[in-house]
Amino acid sequence: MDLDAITKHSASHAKPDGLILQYGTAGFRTKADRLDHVMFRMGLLAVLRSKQTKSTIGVMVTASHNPEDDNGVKLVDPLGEMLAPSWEEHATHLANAEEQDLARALVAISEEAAVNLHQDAFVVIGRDTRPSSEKLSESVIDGVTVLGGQFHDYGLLTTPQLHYMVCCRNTGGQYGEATIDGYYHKLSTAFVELSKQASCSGDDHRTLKVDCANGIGALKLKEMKHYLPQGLSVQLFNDGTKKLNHFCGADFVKSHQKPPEGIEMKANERCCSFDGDADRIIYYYCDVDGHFHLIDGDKIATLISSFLKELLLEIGESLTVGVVQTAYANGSSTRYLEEVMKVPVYCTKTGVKHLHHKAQEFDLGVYFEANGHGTVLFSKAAEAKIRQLAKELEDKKGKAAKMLENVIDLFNQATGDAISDMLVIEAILALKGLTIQQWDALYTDLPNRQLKVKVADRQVISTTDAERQVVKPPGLQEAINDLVKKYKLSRAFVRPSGTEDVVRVYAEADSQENADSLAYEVSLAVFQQAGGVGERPQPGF
Ligand SMILES: CC(=O)N[C@H]1[C@@H](OP(=O)(O)O)O[C@H](CO)[C@@H](O)[C@@H]1O
Ligand SMILES: [Mg+2]
Repeated sequence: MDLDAITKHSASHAKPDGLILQYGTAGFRTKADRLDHVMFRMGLLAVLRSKQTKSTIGVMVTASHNPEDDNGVKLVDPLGEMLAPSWEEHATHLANAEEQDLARALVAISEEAAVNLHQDAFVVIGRDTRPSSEKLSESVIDGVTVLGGQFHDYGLLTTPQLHYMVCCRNTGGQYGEATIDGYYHKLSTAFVELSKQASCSGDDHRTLKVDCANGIGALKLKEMKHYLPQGLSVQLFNDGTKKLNHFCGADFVKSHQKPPEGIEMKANERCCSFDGDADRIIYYYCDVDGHFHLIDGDKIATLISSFLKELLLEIGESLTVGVVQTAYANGSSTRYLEEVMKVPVYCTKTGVKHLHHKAQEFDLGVYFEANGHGTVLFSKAAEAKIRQLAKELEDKKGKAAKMLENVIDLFNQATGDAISDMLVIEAILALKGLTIQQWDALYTDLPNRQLKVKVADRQVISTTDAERQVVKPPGLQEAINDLVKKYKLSRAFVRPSGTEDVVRVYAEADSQENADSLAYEVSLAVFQQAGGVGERPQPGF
């Protein structure tokens, strides 16, 4: 390591004095103008991680659903998964080292992680469409090069596309070709093959309106349209001509429980929204009375797992299927999955890395956050078995096995992917001849409300039991328990956000009014007992 060169380069990416940032649920995220030093340093760290794992490492510059002025960065590990937790700590240390300590911090990390500094390093970089992203990704490249790493800059990519590239490169192309054309080709081939099995493909099933959040998803879906069969007509809205994530996108639709701006919705039309970096998807429609119906990640998980179970039943294989959710999953979905569909359901902490990890325990692990981030993981053994059966079996069984094989290829198993999930869902709806209304009717969501509370230091709240119980500050959980008791079918929990400087409050109950009122009361308890700042929470929404 040429520490002098690093220190010299770092001076042009100087860290603002005293600024402390944390590698959170999805990497670093804050206002774009405070991130230059973090980008440079994540370039350095990616080189160390690449040397240590002897693999290609990814760096994605994005702040997903956050406002346009924010930005962020996260590292992608060798198989396309999120960075290992011990390296998240290294990332936090490195990002927060004062200028004069940077070289020392780098040496400490490479010693602690036993990095062979003579090993070659290769880093791939992607970025979203934010105005700040290009400059910030140049700072990442600066960090990579000063530590002697090689790199490939993919430029504009969705987050899941970057995860895909990393996975392809580290599996010697086995997962797919590490190019944008390779990605479109793999997904569209699987989609076409899967859709061929659909007997009914009436027009009503085949038009989909997509709100692209004015983000990278618009660009990439536009490119991909040329690869898709004519049978599926995808109409793009919020296609990047207006402000990113502004009154649109999956996060807006899910948290406000209303349609995005900039999309023309007629009664019963099937619509969906991507988020700003296209790793989440939410479906919805308005009925003839003008009522809005949200089909979130929980219902997506339900549709997908019931389809997978049917195919497994058809081929007569007893592979294990598990569904992984977080505490934000609607209570009705968990009940439906466990009691009606008889699939085991597990709850993990918020953040894809936790769900992904748990889902790896099953032959087929379905994981979705309620906000629409998720995918299905197939174990190596299950994948091999399915591919073998697809060759051997005939007739109905053979058809089911081939469909499962196509499903394996259609899912982005590196991470949740709005484009890939959209194609899976469209294929399933067509294959099963289901309308969006029939899908929606599988179960009825319990009314719920999510709120944010500002506190001086959100880390004063710590939780346990997959974030469903507060441990600290003392007394807060008891207060929540007392409030929950006042309502029917009720549940509430609070946790510090990993991406925003807020405490999140979630409540559900038998009516919207009760869910709203429980959420408000719990917010007030948080404000009073966990050091609330600014305006007190107010009732009414
Ligand atoms: C309630 C909620 O939706 N939380 C989101 C949000 O995390 P927080 O830690 O809650 O800020 O952003 C994460 C990254 O995109 C996503 O994984 C997660 O589900
Ligand atoms: Mg996202």
